[in-house]
Amino acid sequence: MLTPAIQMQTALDLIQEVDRAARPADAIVSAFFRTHRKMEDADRGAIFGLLQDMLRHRARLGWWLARHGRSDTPRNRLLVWLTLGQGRGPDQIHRLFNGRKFAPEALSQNEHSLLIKLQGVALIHRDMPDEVRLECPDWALAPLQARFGDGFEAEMTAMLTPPTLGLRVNTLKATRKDMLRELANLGLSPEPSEVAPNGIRIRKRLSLTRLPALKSGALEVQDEGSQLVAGLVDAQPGDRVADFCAGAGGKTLAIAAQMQGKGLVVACDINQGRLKRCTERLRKAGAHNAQTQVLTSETDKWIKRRKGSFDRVLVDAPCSGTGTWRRNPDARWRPEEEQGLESLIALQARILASAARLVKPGGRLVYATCSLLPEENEGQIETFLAKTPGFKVVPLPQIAPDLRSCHEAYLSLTPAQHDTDGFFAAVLQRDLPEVKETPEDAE
Ligand SMILES: C[S@@+](CC[C@H](N)C(=O)[O-])C[C@H]1O[C@@H](n2cnc3c(N)ncnc32)[C@H](O)[C@@H]1O
Repeated sequence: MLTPAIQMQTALDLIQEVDRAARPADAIVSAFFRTHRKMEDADRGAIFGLLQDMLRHRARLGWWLARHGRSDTPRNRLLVWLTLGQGRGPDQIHRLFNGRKFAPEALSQNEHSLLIKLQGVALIHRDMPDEVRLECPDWALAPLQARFGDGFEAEMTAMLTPPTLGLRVNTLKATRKDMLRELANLGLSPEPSEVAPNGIRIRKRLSLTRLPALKSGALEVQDEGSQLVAGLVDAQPGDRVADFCAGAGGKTLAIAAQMQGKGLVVACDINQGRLKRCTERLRKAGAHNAQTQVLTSETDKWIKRRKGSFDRVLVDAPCSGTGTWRRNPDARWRPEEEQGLESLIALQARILASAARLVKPGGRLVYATCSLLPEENEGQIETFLAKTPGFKVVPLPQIAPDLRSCHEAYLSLTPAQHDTDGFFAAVLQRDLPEVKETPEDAE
């Protein structure tokens, strides 16, 4: 185990790396821990937890620094968090920031005076504007207030709590009962998911390297919301299924398992690297009924050649990711989320229109996002239905009568209501061709 001071410097190194990079924090964290292979689980957990806390409270910490005329640097933010978030006094912080080998540089006079000013102060201040107090980026404030109305504050607060770890049992390799027993034997207090039939929740913070079943492919990390979306595809053994925006295959794997290895699921994406990862995961999971297809764009010729040939098509569209802020607290502050909403909405519409061509008559199209914004969700479905004759909504209660949703016709999950990531899914069915009555039928 590292000394507390060395652990603090290591956390600061990671926080600085995340701050400098334009990439999502989870990619930087994985790369960081790969270069610190020998680090013990307890140190990893503490360092990762500190990073997540700092990302979750980023706007509030920045606000305090601006109020005291200090620059918004990772080191300054950390000092404010240790004081206001963890309630540590200047003496304790001096012992950590002691300037010894591998420990943080000793505190300057200026830093010391900041700690003194912040003593005994609460993290939330009445002068904080809503977007700072609730850690909501400016661009998302009005749309999310409109979406949630009176529930806005509760949703934003829920998004500031650490998520549980969601696991899905790969039924091609194991049963939930066995996995619950195995995880309990590891002392992890697993809970069966109440909503996802193959889901397990773990509330304890842990290093994933502790789970051998992840290595063997018997378990996959997957939020319950994602598991429900894959379940709504309702793929049957023997079906032909296209997972249009498959990425690294999170939902492809769940769908392939639902099909008990029979039939075909094609994982499509424009990102070759993600599909390569998908192939590796499919192999590990023992899913032999799946293949990948790289697309040049959402209108790739492959689609035209296979139009009307799939029983099920899932479009897990690229989106603002507003539903995943609890899990990825840095996502809300990434500039592309701010600038890209309009172009994302246009892309989603193009993907939906093109993927719909793959659905056979009588087959189903499932459109899903991890967004909480109506324009990416029900708005997108309304536009599609207005432009595309021959598709009808299959209302959620008809397919999953026991699922509690915030929308009467679609699946709509939110962190405050369901304790999952925010998810949306709509199920549409393509009409069967009308059978013309022959004179004999009429008789
Ligand atoms: C929400 S992610 C998919 C996550 C994945 N289904 C899972 O469960 O892990 C959206 C995916 O859409 C892909 N994508 C973006 N533009 C696309 C396009 N024009 N056609 C097809 N896929 C696209 C992205 O590469 C990304 O992998």
